Amino acid sequence: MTSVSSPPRTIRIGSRKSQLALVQTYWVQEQLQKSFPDITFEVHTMSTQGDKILDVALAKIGDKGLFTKELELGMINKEIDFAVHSLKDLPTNLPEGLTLAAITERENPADAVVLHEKHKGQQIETLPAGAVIGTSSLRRLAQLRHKFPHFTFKDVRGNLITRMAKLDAGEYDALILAVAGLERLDMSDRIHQILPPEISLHAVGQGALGIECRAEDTEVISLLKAIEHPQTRDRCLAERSFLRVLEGGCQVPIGVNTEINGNELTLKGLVASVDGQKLVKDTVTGAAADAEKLGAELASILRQQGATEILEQIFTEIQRGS
Ligand SMILES: NCc1[nH]cc(CCC(=O)O)c1CC(=O)O
Repeated sequence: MTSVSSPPRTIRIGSRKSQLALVQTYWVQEQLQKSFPDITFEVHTMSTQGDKILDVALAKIGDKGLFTKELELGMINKEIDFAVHSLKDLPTNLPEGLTLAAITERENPADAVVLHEKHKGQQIETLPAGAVIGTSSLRRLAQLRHKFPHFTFKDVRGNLITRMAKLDAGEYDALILAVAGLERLDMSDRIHQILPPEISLHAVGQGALGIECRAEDTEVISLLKAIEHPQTRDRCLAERSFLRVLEGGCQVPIGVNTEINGNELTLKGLVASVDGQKLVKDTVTGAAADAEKLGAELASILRQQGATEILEQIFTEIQRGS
């Protein structure tokens, strides 16, 4: 007699190879292994385009899917079953056949200031005019230029460890990095200041992990639901809907902040010009269950306030290669 139950499945998890990506993926693997001890979860690493092109400013190459494409192909070709991403690196429109199956509990989503040791005890507000601030994000650049026009801003690429080494070598006076990445890599002792929403609204999805899999793989989807964090999901769905309707990738100056109180979700959003001169900002509140509707609503409010013109100007500049 043959057994009717199929043998326990081995699930293959895809991950980038950076230290941060691996910490995140091993965390997901561990959570799933605890919930499903009879299933085997294996980690498979892949290099993405974003890991290979390190000498060109992100804003110039455009980064839609830069850190996710190879993993997505791996899922479509069934080399891997799901992929763990920093949610902020995952484009708002996914390839046909793939789905965002789960969003895990968010770390602090804010941006952090990491100062060179010669500025110990200072804050971004007290750095001298001309101080060199390292960031590769147009969102951080625009907001900080708006508040601190007297600083010099310089692109910084490479993974977190490489960036820290460049700061320590004296190439920058300060770096602006995600709190979440520093915490996950055990470098929170390097954080001098956490930027409040009045100075920097964070990226869509920052601090959360997004897990993507094949849309028809109901078995994997139901496993992944076990590690979903509903409040983070609602907040991030509102943020992603806001970004999707504005049709910006991660490399346009769009920032957000969300809060949940009971069943109510508040979403703050901002669109700025790269030079920090123009900036529109507003807030919407509504039922958390209507997260995506709220995001779309805020996007149209900001469009009425001039976001469309700001975004069009950025796209023209990027096409011209300036
Ligand atoms: N684009 C790079 C990236 N993608 C995710 C993180 C940090 C972790 C997170 O936001 O979840 C970072 C580094 C940074 O912005 O400092």
